[in-house]
Amino acid sequence: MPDIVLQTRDLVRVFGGGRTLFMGKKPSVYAVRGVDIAVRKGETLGIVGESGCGKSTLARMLVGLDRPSDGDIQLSGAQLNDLLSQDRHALSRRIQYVFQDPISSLNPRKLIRETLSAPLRYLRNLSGKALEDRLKELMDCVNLRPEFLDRYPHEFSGGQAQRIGIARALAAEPEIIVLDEPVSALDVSVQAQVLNLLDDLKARFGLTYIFISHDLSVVEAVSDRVAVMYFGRVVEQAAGKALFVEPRHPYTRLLLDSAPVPGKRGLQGEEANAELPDPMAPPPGCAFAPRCPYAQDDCRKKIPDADFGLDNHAAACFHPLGRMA
Ligand SMILES: Nc1ncnc2c1ncn2[C@@H]1O[C@H](COP(=O)(O)OP(=O)(O)OP(=O)(O)O)[C@@H](O)[C@H]1O
Repeated sequence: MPDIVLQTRDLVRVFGGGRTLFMGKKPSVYAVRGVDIAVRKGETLGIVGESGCGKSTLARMLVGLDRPSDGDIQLSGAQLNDLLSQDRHALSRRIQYVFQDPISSLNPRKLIRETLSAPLRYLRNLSGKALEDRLKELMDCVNLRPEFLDRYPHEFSGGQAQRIGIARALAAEPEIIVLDEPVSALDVSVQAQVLNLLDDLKARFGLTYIFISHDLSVVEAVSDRVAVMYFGRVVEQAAGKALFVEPRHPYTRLLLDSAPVPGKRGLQGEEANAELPDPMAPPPGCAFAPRCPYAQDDCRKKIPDADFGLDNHAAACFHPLGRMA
């Protein structure tokens, strides 16, 4: 499909494995286990799930910071692996990453000017006055004064540092930005400012976002489509608000029900402490079965799948909600 700018097929990432020096087996951790996602040009795909469900591992593979163990990633029809092996810069000009922790993602010894100049120099071949002009333009894009170019990261608040992180991503002039929990480390009032800024930039530069968060209310506010991840897999996907209005996967229902106050959606109380399965010994059936009030025998034996077409509302569940009656 022509408007698909990113697509993954059966993406898997296993950490560890292999043999120890004494021929013992090293344990394997299955972080991502067969993820298919597709992203249209200009949309925001929200990816939501609890800590440890594989969101960051997926995000890192999408931008080439980590290599899949299996499966593939295509960017506008080109294999990400091919782009990586030909020219890392070509990949960086297409897709960029914004990190969760804004201050620690910036080099503490470098002035902001140096941090932002590197992508302009190496990815966009700018130098001299053109580079200087672009630096000021980037600061203006993220609503920071140009004097801030000559400061160090520790002189910034979290919100300002995240604006710099966003400016660094914009410097490459990418088509796609992967935002990995971009506002989770910020105060609620600052979160709204950064989310508004991201929204403006998306419209202004025709960007495509993959927005990763554990916070359902943030994902609901920013996404055109949403994928819910659980234990390394996508378990539900839907366009618009469908997933929030009528969730089909019992896990999504649980996430929504654990939302006592606006802005605080997510697992709370007892559920927050309920354990994910052991990633070194995945259960044979549905990974959510041990926590699922509707689980039956088939759920403990086979892994449910779903047709996650672009605009389908689908859940990988043998007994999806809404069809129970
Ligand atoms: N380098 C690694 N080596 C071994 N295991 C890893 C590594 N990176 C991640 N994992 C494991 O993979 C699983 C998924 O981790 P990941 O960080 O992708 O989840 P997440 O949903 O982003 O969680 P969080 O929001 O807490 O970062 C976890 O069980 C984690 O312990």
